[in-house]
Order: sequence, then structure tokens, then C-alpha cells
Amino acid sequence: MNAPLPVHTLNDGTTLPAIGFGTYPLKDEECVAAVVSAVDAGYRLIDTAVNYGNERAVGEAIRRSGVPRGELVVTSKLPGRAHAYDDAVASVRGSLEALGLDRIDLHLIHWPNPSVGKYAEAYRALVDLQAEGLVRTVGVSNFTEAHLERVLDDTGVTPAVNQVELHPYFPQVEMRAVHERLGIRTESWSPLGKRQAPFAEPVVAEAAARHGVTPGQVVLRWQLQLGNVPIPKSATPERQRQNLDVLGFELSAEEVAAITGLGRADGRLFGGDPDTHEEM
Ligand SMILES: NC(=O)C1=CN([C@@H]2O[C@H](COP(=O)(O)OP(=O)(O)OC[C@H]3O[C@@H](n4cnc5c(N)ncnc54)[C@H](OP(=O)(O)O)[C@@H]3O)[C@@H](O)[C@H]2O)C=CC1
Ligand SMILES: O=C(O)C(=O)[C@@H](O)[C@H](O)C(=O)CO
Repeated sequence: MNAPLPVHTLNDGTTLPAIGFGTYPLKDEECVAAVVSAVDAGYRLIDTAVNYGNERAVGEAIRRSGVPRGELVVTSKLPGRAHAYDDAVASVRGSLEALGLDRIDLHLIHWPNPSVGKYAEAYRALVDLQAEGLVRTVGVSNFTEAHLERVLDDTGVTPAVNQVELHPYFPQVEMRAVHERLGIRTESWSPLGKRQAPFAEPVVAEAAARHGVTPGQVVLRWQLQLGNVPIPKSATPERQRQNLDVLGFELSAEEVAAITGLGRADGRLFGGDPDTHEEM
């Protein structure tokens, strides 16, 4: 097991491990086994969602892991079909029941779902559930600057986290600046680039050779040096360990800039533009 991970202090005073574990599209026993081995490897931040259909498996893995509950940061997400206030409250209660927990550490609105037009209502529900103690930290996912400003104006509560698509082909330079200005921690989904991983790009492969690490480790180290919290998914224990083992080397400022330079306007993995993409 690696040394304990560094943590970030969020704008609500709670902490978030510097790397987390993604669980989509793991299901059932494969999910339980992957999360148990991830926790054993040292992951303490686990990312699930109602729409992944694996909250029960994640809850089972947490119980099997033997790690004290207080050491884990469990994230779940509200689906687009549950943005109306009462539906949002019911969805969070459903997640608690499925996970077998009495509190969710970080609850996000999964997508803003513009056609529903109720993400601000959903956000108010999460803020109220935080006051009740059922949710520790309130955050969002796939929010643009306008969505962030809207919920902030509405409630006076800044989301602690915005989980967005972020990898070398889509480095989100503008959104990271918005987060910096508002005091929001950036979490990176598909942090390795998933099926379009940039592992063969010369700037990544050459940095890996220079530092004696794998291309995946270079990409995750790039994430860390930008202050992002990556949540890589792997069903493979060896890769899970490798993805955590990124504290023992440092990329130069030039290497970081060159990887960010891989960004391109059409770099999104599947066209998930939050202003138009709908996921119920
Ligand atoms: N909020 C949102 O809208 C979204 C959130 N997410 C979250 O983000 C998480 C991570 O994103 P995801 O889309 O899974 O993409 P990732 O960038 O984490 O890539 C996962 C893929 O990379 C492979 N992989 C993992 N580690 C390595 C490695 N070291 N070397 C080579 N290949 C590797 C995995 O295969 P294998 O398992 O075989 O190792 C898997 O195929 C999700 O699991 C989910 O929790 C994802 C999409 C949207
Ligand atoms: O994994 C997630 O959180 C998602 O939102 C996914 O459904 C994502 O949209 C995807 O992988 C679609 O192909």
C-alpha cells in the first residue's frame, strides 16, 4: 500500500483526497471486487452515481473493506430526472439506502440538464440536506460558469467541487480559471482520457521515459500538479495501484505546459457539452 494521499481543504472546511476512484461502468460483484481492491490499495475517495446502478455494490465493498467509515469520502450524484425539489430529496434518501450509509460525503448534481431547467431547485435541496446532516459537502458536475453563478446567486452557497471532463485533449483551461476565482475544487472525470488516452503522444511518452514511469502515471501527475482531483477507474488491481503511485516524481513546468498544449477544441470524448447534453 502507498503512503496516505495528500488532501485538499474544500471551501466548506472539509477535505478531499488528492486522487479518487471512479466506478463507472462497474457493476455487481465486479464492482464490489474492484472497490475492495482499490480501498486496499489506498484509495479513500470513491465516486459513484445513481445512474451507474452500482451504489449497492459500492456500499457492500465499503463494508467488506474493513476501513473505518470516517476515513472514506463517498461521492454520489443526483440524476437529471430528479431535479424537482422533492424528487431530489427522495433521490438522496434512495442513495443513502442503496449505499447503506447514514451520510453521503459529497453529493453532486450529475448534469445540469438544461431541458429540465431545474438544476437550481436541485441545488437548493442539496443545501437543505447538508443542513440536515445527510450530505456533508455539496457540489456539482458538468456545470458551466453560468450554471455556477446561478446556484451561487440563488443560495449564497458556492459548490465545493465541480466534477468536469478533463484530460490532456480537453484540459478545461477556462473552467479551471473560473473555479480558481470562485474557490471551487476541480475534479477530473475521464482523467486518463478513457478510450482516447493520449499515451502515445510524444510529450507524454517521452516524459514517461524520462521519469521512469508509465504514460498513465504522467497524465495523473499532470492532473495533480494542476491541482485537479482525478478519479481514474480501473478494474485491474495492478493499474489501481499504479494510478495512485504518482507522488514520487515531479513534472517540470515545461512538461506540464506541453501536456496542456495537447488540448483541442473538439477534444471532448463524446460531445458532452453541458449546455446541450441531456442525461436523465
Ligand atoms: N460526472 C460525470 O459526468 C462523469 C463521471 N465519470 C467518473 O469518472 C470516472 C473515471 O472516468 P472514466 O470515464 O472511467 O475514464 P478514465 O480516464 O478513468 O479511464 C478508464 C479506462 O482507462 C483504463 N485504465 C485505467 N488505468 C489505466 C492505466 N494505468 N493504464 C492504462 N489504462 C488504464 C481502464 O481500463 P481497466 O479498467 O481495464 O484498467 C478504463 O478502460 C468514472 O469511472 C466515473 O466515476 C465519468 C464520466 C462522466
Ligand atoms: O459516467 C458518467 O458519470 C456519465 O455521465 C456517463 O454516462 C457518461 O456520460 C458516458 O460515459 C456516456 O457515454
